[in-house]
Amino acid sequence: MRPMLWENRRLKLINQLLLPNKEEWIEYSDYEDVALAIKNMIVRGAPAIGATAAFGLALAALKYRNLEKDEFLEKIDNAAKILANTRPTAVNLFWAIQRMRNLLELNKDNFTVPELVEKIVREAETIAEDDVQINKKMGAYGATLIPEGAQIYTHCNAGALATVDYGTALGVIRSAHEQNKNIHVYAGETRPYLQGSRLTTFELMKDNIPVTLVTDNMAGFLMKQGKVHCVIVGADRVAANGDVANKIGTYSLSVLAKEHNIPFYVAAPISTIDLQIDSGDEIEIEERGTEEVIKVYDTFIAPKDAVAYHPAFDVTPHQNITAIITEKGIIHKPSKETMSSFF
Ligand SMILES: CSC[C@H]1O[C@H](OP(=O)(O)O)[C@H](O)[C@@H]1O
Repeated sequence: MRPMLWENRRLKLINQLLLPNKEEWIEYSDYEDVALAIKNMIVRGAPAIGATAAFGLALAALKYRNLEKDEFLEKIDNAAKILANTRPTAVNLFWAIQRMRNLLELNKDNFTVPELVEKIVREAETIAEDDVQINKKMGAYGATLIPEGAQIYTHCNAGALATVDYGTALGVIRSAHEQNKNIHVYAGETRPYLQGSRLTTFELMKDNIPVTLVTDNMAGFLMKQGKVHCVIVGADRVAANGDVANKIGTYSLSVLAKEHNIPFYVAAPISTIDLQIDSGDEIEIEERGTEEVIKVYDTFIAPKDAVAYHPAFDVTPHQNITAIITEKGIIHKPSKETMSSFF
């Protein structure tokens, strides 16, 4: 299930806050509304918010297409800043915005505003189209690591709903399933946003991939019982030494996997790798509202005035990661050395 559609130069997003109970599409014609959709997690997932921001800039270009060039460029720059200010951790957001900025910088002196608009729209479409092919290549590489009959544990949602289609970690799972490897997935519910129970379980059931939903606190006991052969997760930002920022709870899973000698894989497109930062210590961890912890949908599950903590991500040290799967190949035992020799 794709999270977004670009039709008639309008962006449609499925409201992931309502899944799996309701499949509601929202149409966007204004970049400021797109920014709110990213901030409020109507759309989420590193590659998905990158592509969404790119389409947001395409909508801005279409909105300002009748302006003089200087004013047009100023408006697009402002739109880029608003979109960049939505969520801080997933580097794909900034990668996509910078790619659009670079396109403008390269062409602004040699083309008219209408021509620049067409280039911006096409670039956004290309980012989206490329993402699907990237995920399928990553899936194929990752499937080489998945043994016949594997019991795979995954966390959060790194599926089609977190990308333009097919998914990163779930892309590996889809590829292994398509190769008839007879796999089964344990999906961790992933409190507090519940991407695992609401989105991953939903996606895998739609694709008839065997999946069992578990609560996050069951992971260790599953591993102790020998019921998990490998763990595979997505990523929001990978540092130059292979440290990985991903959904809160990923770090704990990596420690459990290490304790039980279970391979821990990260599926991440090159656009998620941030070589500008040396280690995960430099990654900004988004903190979200505490209401997302003390409520599920509209139901309080704690006292209304309870104090809560809500880091939306954590950082897994590269020492806990068996391999990082990309669309250009697999980085085994990620470290500063293996990462730099890969690029
Ligand atoms: C394909 S990577 C998706 C990545 O994004 C998720 O975070 P969020 O749902 O808050 O956007 C989670 O970290 C996933 O691994």
